[in-house]
Amino acid sequence: MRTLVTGKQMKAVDAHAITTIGIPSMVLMERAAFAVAREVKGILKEEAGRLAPGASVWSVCGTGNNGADGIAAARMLFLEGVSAGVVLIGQPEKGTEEFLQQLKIARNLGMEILSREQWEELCSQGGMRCRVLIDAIFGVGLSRQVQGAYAECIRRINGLRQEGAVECVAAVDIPSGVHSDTGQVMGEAVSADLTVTFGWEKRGTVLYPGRSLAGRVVVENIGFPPLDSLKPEVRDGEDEEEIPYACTYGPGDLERIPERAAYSNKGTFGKVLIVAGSENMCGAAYLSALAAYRTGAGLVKLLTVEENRLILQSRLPEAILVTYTAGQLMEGREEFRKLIDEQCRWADVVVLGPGLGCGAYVEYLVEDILTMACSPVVVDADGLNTIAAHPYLTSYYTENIIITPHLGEMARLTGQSIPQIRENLVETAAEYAAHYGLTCVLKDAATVVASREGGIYMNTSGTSAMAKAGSGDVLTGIIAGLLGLGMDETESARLGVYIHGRAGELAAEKTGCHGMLASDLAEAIGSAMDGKKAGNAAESVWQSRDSEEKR
Ligand SMILES: NC(=O)C1=CN([C@@H]2O[C@H](COP(=O)(O)OP(=O)(O)OC[C@H]3O[C@@H](n4cnc5c(N)ncnc54)[C@H](O)[C@@H]3O)[C@@H](O)[C@H]2O)[C@H](O)CC1
Ligand SMILES: [K+]
Repeated sequence: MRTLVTGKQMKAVDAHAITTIGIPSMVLMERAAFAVAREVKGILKEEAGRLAPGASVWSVCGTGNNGADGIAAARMLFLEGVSAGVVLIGQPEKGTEEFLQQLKIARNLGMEILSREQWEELCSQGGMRCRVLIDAIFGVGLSRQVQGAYAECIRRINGLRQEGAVECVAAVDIPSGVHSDTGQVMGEAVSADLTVTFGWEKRGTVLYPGRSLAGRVVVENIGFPPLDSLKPEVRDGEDEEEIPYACTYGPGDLERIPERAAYSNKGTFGKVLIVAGSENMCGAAYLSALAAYRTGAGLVKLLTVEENRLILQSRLPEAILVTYTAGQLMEGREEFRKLIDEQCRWADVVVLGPGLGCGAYVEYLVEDILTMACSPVVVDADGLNTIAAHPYLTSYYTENIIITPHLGEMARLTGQSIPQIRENLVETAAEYAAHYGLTCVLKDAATVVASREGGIYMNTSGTSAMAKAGSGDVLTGIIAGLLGLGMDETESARLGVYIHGRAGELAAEKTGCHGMLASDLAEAIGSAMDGKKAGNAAESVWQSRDSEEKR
């Protein structure tokens, strides 16, 4: 498990380390700068291991402590014989104490230091070429939209990178212009190849678009005290509310999956009832059921329309089938409630929604399941659309419900627009989960899981190959499978999302990024759950020098 922090949390750790613990600010900064210089040297190194001749580095620095880190890193490279210079953006005289100190050291050493105007001139004459550009304009101190000269400078950096005048952009802590909490671009943002971040990964480099802009992320422990020695961050407002540290999972977290005990039978691993499928959507029911079985569920029963009998029995004979007709449901409600009651009593886990469609009878089905299920219920797709269309159904929400909306479904549930939700992914999921006391899996390229007690998980596995019909149905099946193995709602949701992404990575290795189908994804679940056998593409992106898994 890796911890993810907000900008405010990181600044609180900085302040705590410096003022309460007494670690001098410049000591932390030297360690931060050393890590940046080390990574830059790694890029500059020829295969033979020597520094490339004429290797040049420009460090573009703001006047805060991020800029101070940038000056210090350039100085370390300069002292090792690299031709490294500094560009100053903003008014240096207004810089922080540390910035002024770092600038003085660079000046005393006779380093080349350009003002923004001088740099612009150099750029416009085409004289600005370098192997590595260090982006140290803003770090976690970015507090408003980037405008004017700062925005121009960021556009210039991106232009130089695009045209090949700069081979590699290395961001200090976070790409300048990326919001450290939401990953949103604050007007303009640097597009980096590498980000060297300090202490813990920032939420903004896990959430998109910040995640794409950060490139490879290296996490460096620069000597901060542990997070649990700090008071949690408190949200400003009338009701003071603690903001939890978020987390993400890696391969080590697969150990959370319960052992498959030798002395067991199919009942040991959960009976999953999948209420899914309609006349024109039978695939959703199939994929969910297949995924639940592939995750390890002992018994899967499909409750679906009679029209799907033949196809489901031939595609997945391992599943038990109970069918109904729309007419039976509309006309004989009491009779149908008995059937639902019986099925709910049988089930250890219920999945409600994939491919149910929006027929009039679906409202009754959703109401009956929500009122009668006595086990965890994973509500997805048309289950959620039905709840959005009939808001009284939210009154049946209970603490063992997991909802798995994508952005469109979440928009329908909350009445917010998709862009609003996308910009506030974590808050939207967290508020819904807290308000209704359930687990919310808000699906996006970086899925967020908000637990009813306030915990936040952000997913870092997965691939764009998964952006295809049926992927969501597989996820509901995985989560249901994990619930069947006995995991609680939070763990099933978090680990389910992680395994789903990992299965996508593995399946895409075989089929290629464009050709993968949701059924390929479901078939890869077994390997994805096996940490020892499966490789992990995501891990090569998050290369932690001192990760919490090792700590
Ligand atoms: N010892 C330490 O403190 C360490 C800090 N580290 C690095 O420091 C940054 C955080 O530094 P900080 O000075 O707090 O903020 P920034 O440098 O990120 O911000 C600079 C400055 O800019 C102003 N500002 C904010 N938004 C805008 C804007 N849109 N336009 C113009 N100006 C803006 C803001 O007021 C700030 O004053 C952290 O990321 C680390 O890189 C190291 O961790 C070492 C220890
Ligand atoms: K930066």
